[in-house]
Amino acid sequence: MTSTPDARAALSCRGLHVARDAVPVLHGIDLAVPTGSWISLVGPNGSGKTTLLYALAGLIPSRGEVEVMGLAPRRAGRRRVARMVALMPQRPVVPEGVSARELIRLGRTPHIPRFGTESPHDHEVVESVIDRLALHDLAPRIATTLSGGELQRVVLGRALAQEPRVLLLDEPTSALDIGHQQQVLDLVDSMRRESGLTVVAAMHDLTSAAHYGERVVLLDEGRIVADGTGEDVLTVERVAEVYDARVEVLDRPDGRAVLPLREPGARA
Ligand SMILES: Nc1ncnc2c1ncn2[C@@H]1O[C@H](COP(=O)(O)OP(=O)(O)OP(=O)(O)O)[C@@H](O)[C@H]1O
Repeated sequence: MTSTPDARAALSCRGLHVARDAVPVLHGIDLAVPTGSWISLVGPNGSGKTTLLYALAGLIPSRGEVEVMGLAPRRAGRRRVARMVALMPQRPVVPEGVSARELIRLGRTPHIPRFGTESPHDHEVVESVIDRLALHDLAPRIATTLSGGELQRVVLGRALAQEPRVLLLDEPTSALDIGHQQQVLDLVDSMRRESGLTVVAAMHDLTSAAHYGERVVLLDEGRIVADGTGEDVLTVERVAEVYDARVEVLDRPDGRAVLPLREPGARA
């Protein structure tokens, strides 16, 4: 037996168990994410999506095997892992008095030598992220004064400035209007296609999850209950069973769309 859960994968875990406050939350997750692919992680509130992303990044204790770009994140050292893996949190902690540009610049920290200073390349990366996310107007603003959606785009900018090989996104568009949702998801997808970035994104919007994810992985109560294309995973019956929701599905050129339905007779 080798120590590699899956040699072809950018990211993989096998038999991953996580407990929070001594309560088991993830119960033996097996997942292999091929390099350059996008996996959408879906599931009801509390099903374990955030916990899985944090365990994959090595940011919380776990039991089982995890490997990211050939590293075991819990053992490899924070800076080394952070040069490979960026996690965009759902609820970012923003230091007081820091501008949006400075927050994005923090993404370069793992690349700057200890006691060193920013190189011209670090500066270029930060400005290119500001450019690609159209953050010029927000860059000089104090980050704590930004709206929820503005801050979400800046926090994605910090993750992209890290120039990771693997990007873990925790509900990256939950605070964004429909136009900014498209801008952000299309940008991440174009970076994936251009540079082989591997993406794992926890998403509540099942239609976006199916449109952007080559695979949709459905978690329920800390277990993977379905893993496949949007069409395979997001059926009317399964969404009813796992989410207790009424939906209709439509198959569009971009993939499956999942539309919520009102209670029958509610309009009468
Ligand atoms: N630090 C913690 N201490 C105690 N319990 C926790 C902690 N973090 C998460 N949990 C619990 O673990 C379970 C999984 O939480 P997690 O945040 O991973 O779910 P999620 O699928 O991301 O949910 P959501 O869709 O609501 O963001 C939940 O029951 C949650 O209450």
